[in-house]
Amino acid sequence: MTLPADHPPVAAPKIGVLLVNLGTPDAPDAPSVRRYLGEFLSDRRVVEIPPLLWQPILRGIILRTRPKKSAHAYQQVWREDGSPLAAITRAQARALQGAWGEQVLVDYAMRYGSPAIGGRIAALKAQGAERILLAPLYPQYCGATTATANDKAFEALAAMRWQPAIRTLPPYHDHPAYIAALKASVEASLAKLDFEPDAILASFHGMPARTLELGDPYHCHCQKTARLLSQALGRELVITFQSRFGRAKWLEPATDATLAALPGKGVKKVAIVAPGFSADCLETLEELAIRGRETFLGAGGTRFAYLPCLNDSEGGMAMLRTILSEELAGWSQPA
Ligand SMILES: C=CC1=C(C)c2cc3[nH]c(cc4nc(cc5[nH]c(cc1n2)c(C)c5CCC(=O)O)C(CCC(=O)O)=C4C)c(C)c3C=C
Ligand SMILES: [Fe+2]
Ligand SMILES: [Fe+2]
Repeated sequence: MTLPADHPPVAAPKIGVLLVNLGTPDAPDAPSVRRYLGEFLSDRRVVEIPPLLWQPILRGIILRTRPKKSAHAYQQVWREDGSPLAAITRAQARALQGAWGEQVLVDYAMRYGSPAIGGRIAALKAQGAERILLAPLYPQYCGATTATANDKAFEALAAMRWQPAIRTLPPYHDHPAYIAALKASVEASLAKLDFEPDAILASFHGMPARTLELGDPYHCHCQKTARLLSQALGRELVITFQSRFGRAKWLEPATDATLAALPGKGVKKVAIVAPGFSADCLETLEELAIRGRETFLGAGGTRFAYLPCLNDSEGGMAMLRTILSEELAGWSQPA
């Protein structure tokens, strides 16, 4: 008898760890950005407007105007090895490979664009992974990020006769290892500055304010991360929300408006950190480090520093090993 095509190889069962991040265009040009935004902004977890109303706006206006502008922004942060988000996520997966021995395979995927989640789950399965830990790398849970990454994985599983067993990484916004890694990273970055900031901003990606009323825990998770980090650092943090999109009311205070207002209140030197991003990306490197700086200095600020994300730093990777190990411990290691 021959085995069906999707039958896993008959060998020692393995465990897969699949890191998942948002996704990014394949190239910093308008057609690539249009493809990426078309998929991203058609996700009903991201834009919660009925498709009959939203799709004509998306196709007729947004995808005709935004890609050119966004491509220009991507060009300013693009690296030799590609988009920062993709390059850093790849480096994180590489750094974790072998962390739990040969029986645990580590891979990465993107919710939008490539490498696609379904393809990487299939690849892990083909290598013998009978159990997969899905790890959306968002410390703060949000329907628009964590849930949609998990949805996409389950969509792929829905087409499989023989599914691997699945666990999903819970939000880690208040995990002691995450807070400790942020504290160490912020302190190390501050120590390199040649000025003492009057204020430190903790900027999180924004969301429509309505999602808070609808019960999304994202806002509360951001507040808790900021409170715990502030306590760990022993100094105040100004919490703000960035990257507003569209005309609806978003979570406030807005990062750009705050940066524009602070110099007028006597805050002339700032440092800004983005604890919700597990990897530096367009939203941190262009929106904060480039445009945020221009906004702040243009409003009369004198010194500005952007403090990098945890990325694939030693401390960031040690933190990921800790939180992922806790989930893997629920699965006894196969013999
Ligand atoms: C309705 C629109 C958007 C929602 C809701 C949203 C939520 C959200 N996004 C992130 C993380 C990232 N977003 C990134 C880029 C990005 N985000 C939006 C819109 C919404 N995000 C757009 C249109 C873009 C693309 C860039 C642009 O045209 O401005 C990125 C960076 C991707 C990269 O390639 O570097 C990240 C990361 C979170 C965490 C979140 C909700 C909590
Ligand atoms: Fe976003
Ligand atoms: Fe942005």
